[in-house]
Amino acid sequence: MSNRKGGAMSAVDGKDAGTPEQHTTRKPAGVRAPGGTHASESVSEHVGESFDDNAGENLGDTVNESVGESHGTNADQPALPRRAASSIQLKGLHKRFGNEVAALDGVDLSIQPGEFFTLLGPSGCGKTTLLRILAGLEALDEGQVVIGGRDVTEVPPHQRSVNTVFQSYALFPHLSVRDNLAFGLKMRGVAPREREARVAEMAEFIKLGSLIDRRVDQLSGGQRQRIALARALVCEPDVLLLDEPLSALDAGLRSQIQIELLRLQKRLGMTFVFVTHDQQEAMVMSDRIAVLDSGSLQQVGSPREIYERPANAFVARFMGHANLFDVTARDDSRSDAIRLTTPLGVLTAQAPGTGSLLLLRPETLDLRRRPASEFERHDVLENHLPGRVQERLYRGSHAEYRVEVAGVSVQVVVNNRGGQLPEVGDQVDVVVAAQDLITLGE
Ligand SMILES: Nc1ncnc2c1ncn2[C@@H]1O[C@H](COP(=O)(O)OP(=O)(O)OP(=O)(O)O)[C@@H](O)[C@H]1O
Repeated sequence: MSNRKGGAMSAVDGKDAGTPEQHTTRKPAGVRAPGGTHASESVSEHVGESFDDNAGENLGDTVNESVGESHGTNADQPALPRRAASSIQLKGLHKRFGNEVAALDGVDLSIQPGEFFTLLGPSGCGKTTLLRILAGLEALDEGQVVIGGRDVTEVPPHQRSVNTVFQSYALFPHLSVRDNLAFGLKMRGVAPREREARVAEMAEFIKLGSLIDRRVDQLSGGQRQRIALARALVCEPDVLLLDEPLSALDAGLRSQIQIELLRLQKRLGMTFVFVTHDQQEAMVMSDRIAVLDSGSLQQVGSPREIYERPANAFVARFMGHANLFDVTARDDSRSDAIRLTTPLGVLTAQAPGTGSLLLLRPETLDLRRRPASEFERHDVLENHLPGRVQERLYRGSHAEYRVEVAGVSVQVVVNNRGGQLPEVGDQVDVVVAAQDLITLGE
């Protein structure tokens, strides 16, 4: 699989680098670009501290506080002029490899201009195939791809204004940073003087200006990742496709570069289509997420919609820990609440939906220790489920519990606020808030 992904190197380096027509229409310095961006302004001016070597120190900012509109605004960094971004429409995509199971089985998607849009799903669900179809690297059996209002279904990769950052980075290890960055521009016929200026600007932007003449195989993993990203951006595509671009990085560097990448995307206002199988990464980065399974879209929505209102059991389980129970009966006779009969007992819910599966996220549950004298007082309090702690995993900031309720195991996450935490063997009530109860389809 990785070979296949890495094997697309020539596409990103050469054919995928944009059209000859595009560079003849590039604005000379000083001309205002369509999106309001001044073409003479350097990218590094646009993105400010992004890719600062000390960026890790700023990670106390939550992403929600520090990036674009859908994630809130950052008061310290004024909004920058945006590029004209492209929308993407995918209609009825079908792709089958040989007689095997369909890699894509009727996918319809609409991606807004300037969105950070993530394709998320387990291994083999079709994420990379979808990305390769967008790049023009894979032919469709059926369907239509429209980018920036233009039907590109039959358009070859080098004539699409998209560029791809691959998992393997697909860099030339024996070439310098300068030559790696210049490659795509050269293939597009950009004149040497302009090429040099753009490469130097981009190297400064990624804070690797001092290493511009160093060979790529003499750089660290994080530096290579930045070069791969810079090489895709230097060609100024309308859409950037990113295929698990952070997966080779260790956890610390990965979360640092996640935030840098997100800040960069918000400042450029460019449409990013990002592939990952990491749920946390998808939730941190994305404006919207499409969850795929076996070539079919399961749900498209904001991270909160996907996590808190999953469309079905697959999405609920895939996005995080999920207690799922059958609802065997429901009573709508009370005007203020609905009563659901489940294997845990009867629970009162406010607006649970109409599905037949009850979802309880572990962190929405609470535990109350039940004094021995009260243990027989089952069901006295609404939505208090008596149980016994089977297992506790202490994790510092929180503890993860398994509690047996009516012979069924329930996962509960309790924040550690410094008070007493129930221990294995304790009698407890699992407390369920009526507004947190939702039901799903199978
Ligand atoms: N060139 C190919 N020839 C045959 N089958 C393929 C080819 N490319 C992909 N497939 C199959 O199509 C399905 C989707 O593959 P795809 O690479 O798109 O999945 P993915 O979600 O990106 O997986 P991963 O996260 O493991 O990269 C898989 O069953 C895969 O084996």
